[in-house]
Amino acid sequence: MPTPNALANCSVLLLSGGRGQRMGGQDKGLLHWHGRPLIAWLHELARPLSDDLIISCNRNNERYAPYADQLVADQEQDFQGPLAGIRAGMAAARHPQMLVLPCDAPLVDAALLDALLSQAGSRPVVVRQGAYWQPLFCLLPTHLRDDLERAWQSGERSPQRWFGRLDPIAVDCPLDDPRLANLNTPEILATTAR
Ligand SMILES: Nc1nc2c(ncn2[C@@H]2O[C@H](COP(=O)(O)OP(=O)(O)OP(=O)(O)O)[C@@H](O)[C@H]2O)c(=O)[nH]1
Ligand SMILES: [Mg+2]
Repeated sequence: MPTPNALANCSVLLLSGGRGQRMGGQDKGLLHWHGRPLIAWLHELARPLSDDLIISCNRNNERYAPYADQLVADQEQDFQGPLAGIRAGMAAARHPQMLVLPCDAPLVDAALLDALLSQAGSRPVVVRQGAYWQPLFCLLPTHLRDDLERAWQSGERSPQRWFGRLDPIAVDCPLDDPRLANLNTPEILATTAR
């Protein structure tokens, strides 16, 4: 069951600031999947959870704006990776917890988000499949922004290495969990069912 009260305190960061190289350089969040831009599916999922829906994007701001309460851009403009978006989101988030999701995973469902949110506390909560962390599906306490800033300034660019030091709590999912499908290429985008 969704727990709206627990979620009222949560910011949401949708990561859509990548280069989209495997999509031929297209802005992945704006690509259509089953009739709507990918970002619209994530927006629909996340909208009921938060009054602070943040989108990390580095272009096409006017097209993302209708799906967000705030837009953030990476400080550097050379696509340093998703940790850059998490860093910008952490700096802007208005609540003590920030749920992070990538724009290209439209099959994530409310039950998975609930599983992350139900463990909210002082440590990161991160999806894990078998032995593999899925660092872009996570819940981060925003008090970690200073820790993240220090890590970033010392050259860290890997979300997994960053939170790996912070004793993350795992939300375990099966290796073949369809909810975690990442639509990274035109072929996968075209052939993935709803
Ligand atoms: N803010 C920000 N987000 C990024 C960056 N690189 C990747 N992301 C996001 O992180 C998530 C996972 O990245 P990928 O699936 O590799 O997406 P991508 O980098 O756009 O695609 P490729 O260029 O094909 O690797 C996606 O939601 C991206 O939008 C970046 O440099 N900045
Ligand atoms: Mg990438």
